[in-house]
Amino acid sequence: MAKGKAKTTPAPQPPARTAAASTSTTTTPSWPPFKPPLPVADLELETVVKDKVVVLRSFFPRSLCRDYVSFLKTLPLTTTPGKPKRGMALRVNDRFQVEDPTFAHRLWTETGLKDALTQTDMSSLWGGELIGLNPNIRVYRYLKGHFFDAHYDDSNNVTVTTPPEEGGQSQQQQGKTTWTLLLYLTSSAEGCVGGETVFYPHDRRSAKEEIAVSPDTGMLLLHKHGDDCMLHEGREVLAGEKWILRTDLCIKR
Ligand SMILES: O=C(O)CCC(=O)C(=O)O
Ligand SMILES: [Fe+2]
Repeated sequence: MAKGKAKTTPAPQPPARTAAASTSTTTTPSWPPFKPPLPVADLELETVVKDKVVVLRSFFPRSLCRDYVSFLKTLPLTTTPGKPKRGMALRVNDRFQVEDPTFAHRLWTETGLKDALTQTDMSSLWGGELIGLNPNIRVYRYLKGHFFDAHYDDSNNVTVTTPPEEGGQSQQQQGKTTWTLLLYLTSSAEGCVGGETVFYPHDRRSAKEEIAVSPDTGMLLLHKHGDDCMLHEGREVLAGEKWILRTDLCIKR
């Protein structure tokens, strides 16, 4: 548990943490190209919760989200068993997970994300010097009735690999994840009802205090994790499908 969380955990069950990468696929997917060239809009950070949650709208255009969902459907997604391990959040969804440093690097450098997050000095916001994205890429599909129960996301130590320039060598840097990155690939525009990502600023599940972010096709959401992670959940999908891509921001360790 993160510092100071134990005393504020809601009864009867303490909010769980999420598992670090466990079952990763070894072959990397042939991710669709970023077409049209990205970014398609000025990537502006919109604050949802000061210093804790920001969103960037139209990170992916709708057409690209559609291409991605069509492609992701072909991946071997596995349904999470309903019964979590002790201390883990109950999560019911279909998921695919892969270690793919090349794709993580492309998402970081070929989408405008790196520029948007580093053009002004925001190192105090991110917790240090951003060096890239977690190579552990996760794809979640929530069907009707699927949800991700309230939990905190952990910070993890990872290696960030920069692919070789022509004839050169790849570069490896030791990093630490500090913010969760969620890219929503569907929303109500595609018939997804429910599935909001809900944050609870005071570490208790309270309808009065909740901050619910509705999926918005192509929107990127970033939230601080580790010791300062807010209790949050992926609310139940009531109709349609919620697709998200998950990775994390990494700072130099
Ligand atoms: O699906 C969501 O909205 C939340 C996902 C989440 O909390 C996670 O991946 O840790
Ligand atoms: Fe989470």
